[in-house]
Amino acid sequence: MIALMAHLFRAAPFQAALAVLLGLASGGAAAAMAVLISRALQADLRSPTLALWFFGAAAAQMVLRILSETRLIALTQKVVLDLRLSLGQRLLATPQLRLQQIGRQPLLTILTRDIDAFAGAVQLIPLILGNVLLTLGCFAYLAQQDMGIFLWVLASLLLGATGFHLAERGPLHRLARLRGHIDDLYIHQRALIEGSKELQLNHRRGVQFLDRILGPAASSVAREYVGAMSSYVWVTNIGNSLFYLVIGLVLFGPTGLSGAELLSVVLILLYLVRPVAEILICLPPLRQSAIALGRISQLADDLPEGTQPAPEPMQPRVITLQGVTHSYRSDAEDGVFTLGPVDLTVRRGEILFLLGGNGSGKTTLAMLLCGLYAPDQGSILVDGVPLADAARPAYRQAFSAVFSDFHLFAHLPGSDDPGMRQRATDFLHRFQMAHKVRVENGCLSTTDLSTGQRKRLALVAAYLEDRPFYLFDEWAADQDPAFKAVFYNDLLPELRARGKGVIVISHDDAYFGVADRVVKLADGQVTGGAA
Ligand SMILES: Nc1ncnc2c1ncn2[C@@H]1O[C@H](COP(=O)(O)OP(=O)(O)OP(=O)(O)O)[C@@H](O)[C@H]1O
Repeated sequence: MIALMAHLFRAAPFQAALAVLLGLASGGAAAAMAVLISRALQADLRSPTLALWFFGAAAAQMVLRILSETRLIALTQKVVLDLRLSLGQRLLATPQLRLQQIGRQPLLTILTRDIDAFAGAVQLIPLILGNVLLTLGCFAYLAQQDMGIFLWVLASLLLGATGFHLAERGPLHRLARLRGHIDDLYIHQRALIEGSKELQLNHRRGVQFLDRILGPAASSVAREYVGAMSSYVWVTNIGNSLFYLVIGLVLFGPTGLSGAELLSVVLILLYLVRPVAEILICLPPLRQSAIALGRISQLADDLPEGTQPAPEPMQPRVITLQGVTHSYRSDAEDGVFTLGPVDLTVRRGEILFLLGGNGSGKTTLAMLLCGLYAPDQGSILVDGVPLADAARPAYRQAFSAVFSDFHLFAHLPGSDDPGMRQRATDFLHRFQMAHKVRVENGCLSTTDLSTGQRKRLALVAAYLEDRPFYLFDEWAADQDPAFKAVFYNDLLPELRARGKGVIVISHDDAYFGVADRVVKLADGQVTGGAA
């Protein structure tokens, strides 16, 4: 809980302090009510003034608790909003290779499940603080009533807290393991959704997937959850029972208290049962949220600071790769793939085709060319000047690309520009998509289309970006023959005529003649045409 509160105080110190103070004050009002009830039970003290104080304390407790909880809801959502945006900025600034290493699903799990777990548990803070103060208030009153009983109760409570701390070690480890299993489970659940076509076509495979992959992962999650939560059920219920044990000992033990004094003390102890139970019930979600916060912080530490100001786009004319190499360091693969060393020049106003068999390194070279990967060795010269690492984000702005694993955003680039809608509509007509899609408020009216149609829309978005260099990674592979011809014979030459540098990864040998230069790759080595 301390880690959660520290996070809140760092993010919004004033609002966090206010919410905490209101939570504490509501606990104080609840403690005052306990004292007033106890006094009222001593008949000679009952009076209209006491009644007024009691109703006043009840109203104050309610108002303070509402204020504290509503403030904390708003504060939590502000903190979560800032967290989501700052992680978003960091992700945008993170090198592609690092993102690939972390993996899409673990990233998604942190951004969704962990952030929600954190937000959910933070809401419990005023409840816990209020109950802690209520407990302390009641204890003070108890000490004033009978110091011996107070010391007795305090000793039992310390004993219970120590026992709880020791007994909690097991479930805490299980909760940490549970979070690890959740990563695996989500990966398999995603495969189930994304591979549903394949699994439905092959029923046996679908059943095997459930039995051998998803089932064991889900069982591990269930096992750890049951183990952890059952332990907490034991621990919290034993903690609660300890209270009744203390009450029993006070009631039936040789305390020497009069009937009225005994009633007042037992009443205070009974009054404490609810807050203590509430504190204990809040512990599992608090522990889970501390694990979630650990994951979030670890990710934030792992990723670079996001850059706020947009980098000023470069406008290079000639890009030269000098002795550039790139190797993938992957445990999953048997042999490490190395591209290069590659020497290659790309100029504006020319069409360059990158050819090569599957796995020869075309996409890797394209990623290096457009600055999404940094070279391991060698350098990239921009108009003859070596590209520094710090300038890579600005360098990337010189490229517009449609990758083979492209993502089609419904939101079009340049939507702030008043002329954009007309330009986008013109492109939709040119790419024969106007009968299917409209542009509304800077967005495409739909993206639920065929693969080839979606690729045409990705091309529209690339055209709208209007960058000096264009990269198309097997763009034409899903197009019908008529539109393939439009792409190679009309669109590419038109880009060249507009002074754009065009890099095309292609297997369409019928159109190799369109290229000004053809660069061939085999096994990561340039085998021809790189001048
Ligand atoms: N993220 C990655 N991690 C590890 N190895 C990778 C990664 N991406 C590609 N590789 C390896 O690098 C090699 C070249 O891959 P690349 O995608 O550049 O080939 P390609 O020529 O574009 O192939 P294709 O025509 O099939 O698209 C392959 O052997 C592949 O296994």
